[in-house]
Amino acid sequence: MQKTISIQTLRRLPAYLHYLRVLKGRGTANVSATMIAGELKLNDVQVRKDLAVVSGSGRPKTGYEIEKLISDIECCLGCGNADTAVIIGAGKLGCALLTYKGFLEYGIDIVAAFDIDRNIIDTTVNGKQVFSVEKLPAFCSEFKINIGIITVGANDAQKACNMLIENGVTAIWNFAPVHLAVPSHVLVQDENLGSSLAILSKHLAVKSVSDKKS
Ligand SMILES: NC(=O)c1ccc[n+]([C@@H]2O[C@H](COP(=O)([O-])OP(=O)(O)OC[C@H]3O[C@@H](n4cnc5c(N)ncnc54)[C@H](O)[C@@H]3O)[C@@H](O)[C@H]2O)c1
Repeated sequence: MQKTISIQTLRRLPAYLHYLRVLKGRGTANVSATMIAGELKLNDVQVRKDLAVVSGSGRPKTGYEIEKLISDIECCLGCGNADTAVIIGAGKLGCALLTYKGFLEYGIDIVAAFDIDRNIIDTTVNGKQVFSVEKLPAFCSEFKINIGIITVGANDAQKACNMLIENGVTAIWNFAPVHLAVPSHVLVQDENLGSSLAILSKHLAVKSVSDKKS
C-alpha cells in the first residue's frame, strides 16, 4: 500500500533528487540523511522522515543507496511516466517555461502552448507548437492533458482556467496574479516570484538598519 505523502515532503523531493543526481554524477554510491540535511540546510530528522515515506530507511553506517533512492523519488514524482501539461499564454513567461527542459525530470512534460495572438499561433518554441486557443478542446480530448499552466494576464486567467477545467484538466499551475475560482476536484497551485523577492527585499532592509546601528 502506498504511504500518504504530505505537500511539505513533496515540495522537498525535487531538491533531494537534484542533490542525489549531483552525487551520482560524482560517482558516489551512498549517502546519509545527515549529509543530505547538511547540504540542503534541513533538519536531518526531517530528511529521514521524508525519505522513509518514499524509499524506506537508510542502513546504519552506509546510509542510503543513491541509485535506489533516485529511482524511488523519481517514481514518487512520476518521472518516466510524466504528466502532460499545456501552457495557456505563450508570451514572455509562457515561452520561458516552454524553453526550460528541466520540468521533464520532475515528471511534467509540457507538450504544447495555446494563445490568441495571431503573430504567435503556429510558431514553435523549443520544438513545442503554439496553437490557437480554439484548438484546446480537441487537443485535450486527443491527448490526455493532466496539467494546465496559466501564463496569461490577470484579466484573462479565470477564462483560461474555466476552459482548462471544461476540457478535463484537474491540476492548474497558475502564474497570473489573481485568485482562481475552481470546483473542489481541481487543485490550483499559485506561483509568485514576487513573494520570494519580498523576502529578499525584507532581508536587505533589516540588514541595512542593523549595519547603520553598528
Ligand atoms: N508568478 C510570477 O512569478 C510571475 C512572473 C512573471 C509574470 N507573471 C504573470 O504571468 C502572466 C504572463 O506574463 P507575461 O509577461 O508573459 O505576459 P505576456 O503579455 O508576454 O504574455 C501573455 C500572453 O497571453 C496571451 N493571452 C491573452 N489572453 C489569452 C487567452 N484568453 N487565451 C490564450 N492566450 C491568451 C497573450 O496573447 C500573450 O501572448 C501575467 O499574468 C504576469 O503577471 C507571473
